[in-house]
Amino acid sequence: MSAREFDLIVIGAGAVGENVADRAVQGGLTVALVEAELVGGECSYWACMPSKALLRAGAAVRDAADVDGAAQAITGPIDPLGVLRRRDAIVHDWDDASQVAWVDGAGIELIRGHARFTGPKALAVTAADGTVTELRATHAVTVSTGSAALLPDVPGLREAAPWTSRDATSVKSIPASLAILGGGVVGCEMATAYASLGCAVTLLSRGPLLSNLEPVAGEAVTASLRRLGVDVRIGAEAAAVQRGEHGVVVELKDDSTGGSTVTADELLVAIGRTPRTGDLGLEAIGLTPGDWLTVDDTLRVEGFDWLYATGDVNHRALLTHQGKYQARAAGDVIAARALGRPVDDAPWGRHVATADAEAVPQVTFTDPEVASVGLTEAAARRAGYDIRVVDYELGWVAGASALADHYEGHARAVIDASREVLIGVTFVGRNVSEMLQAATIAIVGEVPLKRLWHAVPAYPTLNEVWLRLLETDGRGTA
Ligand SMILES: Cc1cc2nc3c(=O)[nH]c(=O)nc-3n(C[C@H](O)[C@H](O)[C@H](O)COP(=O)(O)OP(=O)(O)OC[C@H]3O[C@@H](n4cnc5c(N)ncnc54)[C@H](O)[C@@H]3O)c2cc1C
Ligand SMILES: NC(=O)c1ccc[n+]([C@@H]2O[C@H](COP(=O)([O-])OP(=O)(O)OC[C@H]3O[C@@H](n4cnc5c(N)ncnc54)[C@H](O)[C@@H]3O)[C@@H](O)[C@H]2O)c1
Repeated sequence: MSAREFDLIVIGAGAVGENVADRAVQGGLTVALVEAELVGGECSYWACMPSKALLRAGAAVRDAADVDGAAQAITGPIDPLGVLRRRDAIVHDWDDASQVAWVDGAGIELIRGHARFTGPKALAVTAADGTVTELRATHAVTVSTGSAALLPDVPGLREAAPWTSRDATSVKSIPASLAILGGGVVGCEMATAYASLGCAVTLLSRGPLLSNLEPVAGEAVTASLRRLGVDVRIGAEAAAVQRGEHGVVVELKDDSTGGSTVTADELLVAIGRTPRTGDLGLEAIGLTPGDWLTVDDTLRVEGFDWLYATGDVNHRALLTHQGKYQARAAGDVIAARALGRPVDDAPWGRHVATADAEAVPQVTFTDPEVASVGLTEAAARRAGYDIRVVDYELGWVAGASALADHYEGHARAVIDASREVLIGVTFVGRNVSEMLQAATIAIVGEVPLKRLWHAVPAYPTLNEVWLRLLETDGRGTA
């Protein structure tokens, strides 16, 4: 049987793969999009969307509880069944029909099945019924296969059938107790969600929580998780795991953390991600199965002129919005190269993902939220920048006192002193997520601080902290 030919084959129809395919079709190419599971990928069904659905009710209730008058309207606990019902609606009951309709409407050919390379630009796709379709790309192949939860090599862990983020986000009933291994973004968000839903949560973290962010973020989240009733144990490492009659027992390496074992109905492992490249036939094109795919700024895999990798699988920034940004550049540059059009690959050009290195925005939907973009103080110092760091308490601005009765929060700006521009901003506090785009624009636009003084924040909003940060930094007398 001869192979079906397309200009571009995209492996993986997550948010990222969908966008690569869409841009390439718009650029004039024929595109096949291969998907083994649900069109829409991790973000839509097992990650961003269901996790935010599980978090929202707790955030809404806490917002109301901090406003005298509104607080009195809260007359009972959160209803977990209602929360799960809303989560089910948000993930369309794990049915991808609406996304498939979008793919069809965009002029992309969807091929369902598991793709494996059989050679350069050649793939075999095995469908659920075992049927194999051979595909050949005339110009390029893009790998957008995402990432999966990483399991550490802890004795007994795999046999104990721990939860990964997929189980935590697709849960059908809230367990009475949950232990979480890992104090990163997934660990902290899920601890917040499950504690809000009435579950007794123990969060086991090797180091401080949210250690990739400004320390003030992890400190605030640790304190607030403890207020929510979460047993947060910093410096806790799992030595062994066992599932027994009373649930999962985690033996800790050191009992100085408050007890040598933790027992819970379920154990969620959230210690990072591994690339989904283990069963992709990478050996057929000279790459190593299980590796991340390292790319240049046009998202082309190092050492290839036809192979691209976008989204989690290239390990540049494991976030949906950043993967979709890469996808727009990749889809456009693949079409430009295929059709002999000019390539704009200078920094900040149309065909590169420059912001991956300079300005990655992220919101951690804990309570308080953490909204961050660019470099932390520590990262900027490591990178050798000459910096000034400016801090301000968010609770001191008028907008905060209008928003809540006891608002607590923090803002930090990292300034590149040689250029007098921002290179990092972090906000910690309720409702700070919507403030992040202004910071991203200031960094990407390299807006001079002296011009930022003219960006007047509306009164009384939380954004007034922008003015306070500038005042704290000082305007000078010149
Ligand atoms: C719990 C959790 C919460 C998160 N929350 C957020 C958030 O709030 N905001 C945010 O920006 N990011 C969040 N993320 C990260 C976000 O989910 C990922 O960055 C994003 O899903 C990556 O998209 P992707 O398209 O690269 O990969 P995926 O969404 O994983 O898509 C890859 C697709 O490829 C398919 N596939 C894999 N191998 C093959 C193959 N061989 N053949 C055919 N198909 C294949 C898979 O079935 C999948 O559909 C969260 C992650 C987790 C785990
Ligand atoms: N709101 C969001 O944007 C959001 C939400 C969830 C996930 N995500 C993305 O998903 C990715 C994965 O999240 P994550 O929380 O799994 O990873 P993470 O990298 O954020 O955190 C993992 C944590 O586990 C710790 N750890 C690593 N190995 C360990 C071990 N063997 N034992 C104990 N602890 C160990 C790390 O030190 C780290 O603190 C993140 O990179 C993030 O970008 C984003």
